[in-house]
Amino acid sequence: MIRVEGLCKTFTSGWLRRRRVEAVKDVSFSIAKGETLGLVGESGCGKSTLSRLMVKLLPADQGRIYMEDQDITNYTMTQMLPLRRQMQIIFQHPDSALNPRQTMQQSLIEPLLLHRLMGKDEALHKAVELLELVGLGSDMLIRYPHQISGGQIQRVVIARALTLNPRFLVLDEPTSMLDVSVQAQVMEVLQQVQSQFEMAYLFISHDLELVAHVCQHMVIMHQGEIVEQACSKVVMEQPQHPYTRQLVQAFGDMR
Ligand SMILES: Nc1ncnc2c1ncn2[C@@H]1O[C@H](COP(=O)(O)OP(=O)(O)OP(=O)(O)O)[C@@H](O)[C@H]1O
Repeated sequence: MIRVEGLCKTFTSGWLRRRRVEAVKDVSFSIAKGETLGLVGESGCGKSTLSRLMVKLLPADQGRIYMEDQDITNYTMTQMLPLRRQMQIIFQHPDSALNPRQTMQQSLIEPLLLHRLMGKDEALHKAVELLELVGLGSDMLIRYPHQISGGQIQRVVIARALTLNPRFLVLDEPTSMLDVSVQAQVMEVLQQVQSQFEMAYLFISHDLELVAHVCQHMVIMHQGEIVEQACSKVVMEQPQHPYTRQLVQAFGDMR
């Protein structure tokens, strides 16, 4: 479904742009249809930069991005338009994900109207259908973000991402701001919609246990590089790289 080869991104800043941060260094992997790939690594290792490169919110310095075998690396904004709908990101902060001045109805139908995919009545119908899919009722439609819980907001955010029938979803710590029981419900919703629509997920998290539980494969990132990528079970049972061993050991100590 989506494949990256040799992706690199360096940020420069400061006096004469002399400060350089190699945020992503020569990263390659692929995610199949219906697969969830876990991306694990400490804060600042380059996870968000990598995901932004993949959906082309940031230009890569080097490397290639393929979406269903189409090389989209050098696509222009216009060429990206139809693909934008197919690649969505769900961020970790439910509170800032929705416009506080919009009701759930407005938030849900907006993408459909903006992309001129359907008229208002049909969009409203689709919004109710999607709310049902994520386990919420149509009573949500008239509420504003401050009138619903964090877990409910995250479900609306998922429903909103689904309005455009994406094929690839980046889940950037989607449950880290939620308490454990709500986290489990949101993960269940994500797994359910994935199996229904066969989407590919890139699941970004610090939580090795959660990643091992929900992802068939994982990649471990350290200082911009992928130091290990394998089946989650193999990573947990036979970590190869010293950094991965350290992570698995820390996870074992916490239990
Ligand atoms: N726009 C930017 N300009 C300069 N440096 C940046 C920029 N964006 C990210 N960086 C740097 O690139 C590195 C990787 O950042 P990134 O946000 O991708 O890490 P992360 O793994 O997602 O961290 P976290 O888990 O805390 O979100 C960091 O050193 C960060 O400071």
